[in-house]
Amino acid sequence: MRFDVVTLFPEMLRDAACHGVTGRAIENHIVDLLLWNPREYTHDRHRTVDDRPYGGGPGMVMKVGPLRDAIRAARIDSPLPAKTVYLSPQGRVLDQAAVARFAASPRLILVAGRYEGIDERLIEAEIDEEWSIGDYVLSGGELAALVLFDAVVRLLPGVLGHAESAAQDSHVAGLLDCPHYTRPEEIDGRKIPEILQSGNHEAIRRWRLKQSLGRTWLKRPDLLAKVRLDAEQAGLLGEFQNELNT
Ligand SMILES: CN(C)c1ccccc1CNc1ccc(C(N)=O)cn1
Repeated sequence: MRFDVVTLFPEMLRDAACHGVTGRAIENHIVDLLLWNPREYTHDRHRTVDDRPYGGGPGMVMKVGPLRDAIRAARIDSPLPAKTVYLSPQGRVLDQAAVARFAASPRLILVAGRYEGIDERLIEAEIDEEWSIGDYVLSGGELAALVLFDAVVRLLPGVLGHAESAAQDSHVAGLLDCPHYTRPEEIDGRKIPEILQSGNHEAIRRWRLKQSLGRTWLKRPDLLAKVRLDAEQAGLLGEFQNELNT
């Protein structure tokens, strides 16, 4: 899969993506990350990338020429069909389903805005989809682009090792994760749940599923409402709820 990111701060993307799971995916050529800086498409002495807003008011807007030329340079650089995505607070809020959909596309061109954003006519002419990583305002779209990049790359075949992808499969889609424990057995007098040392792997699987269901019910009932529970899951959630009232 190929990612092109149009950004005034390419090193932000490069330096963040090159670590861990995403860094390995790039090294193994499972994903390509190419960066396009509008500043390389300026023609004035000061390499201007911002411009004043019509209608006045505070702040600047990304200058049309360099941004448009960078987006077009990225697009023509590969024949791979691409979706062009603009990261902004005005976009549809990202969730795992949307991430999975993006992971199915051969190429994404991500446009990271700075200043107060980009000219609306460029959104109309050059952007296919506008997405947000959440209802909060950042100084630029780069962190949003990185969030999307990381979430998508993890889903690509071959990126997560066998153990990691098995771990991912063990989660019931849409539920919160169960608690995790490792050495030492006791921390400040706090011990680990005995079941985890029982060696009874079926009982451990059920315990973990019960914890995921219970925690989702307690912390994110909105997520639970979206999940169809099978008989076992419904039973385990019931047990969790009853134990709380004891
Ligand atoms: C400067 N701003 C506000 C801006 C305005 C318009 C576009 C991009 C930006 C860059 N900032 C962003 C980008 C994305 C998100 C998000 N929630 O995905 C939050 N902030």
